[in-house]
Amino acid sequence: METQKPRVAIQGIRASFHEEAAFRFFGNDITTVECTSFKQTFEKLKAGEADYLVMAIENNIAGSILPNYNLLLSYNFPVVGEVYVPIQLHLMGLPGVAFEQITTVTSHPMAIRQCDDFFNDHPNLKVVESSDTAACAKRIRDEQLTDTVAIANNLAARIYDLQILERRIESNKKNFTRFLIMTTQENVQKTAADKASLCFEVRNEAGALFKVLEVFKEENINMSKIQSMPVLGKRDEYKFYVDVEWEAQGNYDRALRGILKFTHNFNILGEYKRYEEEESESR
Ligand SMILES: O=C(O)C(=O)Cc1ccccc1
Repeated sequence: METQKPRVAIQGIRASFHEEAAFRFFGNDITTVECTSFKQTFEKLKAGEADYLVMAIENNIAGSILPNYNLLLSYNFPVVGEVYVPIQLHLMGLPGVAFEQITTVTSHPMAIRQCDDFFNDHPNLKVVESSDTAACAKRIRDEQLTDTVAIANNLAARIYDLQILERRIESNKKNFTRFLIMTTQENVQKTAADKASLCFEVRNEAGALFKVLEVFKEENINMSKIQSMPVLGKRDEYKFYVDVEWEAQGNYDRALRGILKFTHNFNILGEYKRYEEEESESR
């Protein structure tokens, strides 16, 4: 029987945080398309081998993932949603391995950076960066490593048969990563949006960006994010990636018309529903 499950491309393998993000957005009934790079997720979408892709864009501790902004613009697939995932990190190894046996800790750089306190407490542990948290967990299982542990999530421990030696070793317990969901133009479904991701350039002169922000203010548009990126080959010129939120569609429509005259190379990367945090997470 033909499957109707959405095929979702992620950078990483099953049980990575990208898959967790995909589950949060689509539910658990998806087909995960494992990729070795962010670029490959876009290529899968382009080739029709995936229906959606999920891509981390920022973290409230590590900040923006800048190369992913370039991918957003160069492939031009519409953003159709966002999801925030709390990053809870556990130390895991082969069952039976004792903490004293461990010489090496392996994980994704973003996870490692979020465990500073743990590494300060254990300065003798060697740290090895890798492509994704789940792949680190899987490698320990596949190669039966008794001197190495991974930092990854609960699901990774479960599906790669590892034992958690220490729970929640992230330094900051309110650590979230924001992921964007993208699809092809044909897959976009018309839904009521209250958030948009925009990209534009302004003239390199006094007050140029201010004029845009003034329109947002006049139309009661909340700017939830602004990120500048250099325009390649043009010294001192920047493009701005901006996320905006609104309560009334009319405000957004008027704001778009209003800012057009102050911007160039204007792009709507996507209009979508902002992510609503589940009750239990906000406590
Ligand atoms: O390595 C993973 O599991 C990823 O999906 C990348 C990542 C790592 C840490 C926080 C958020 C995303």
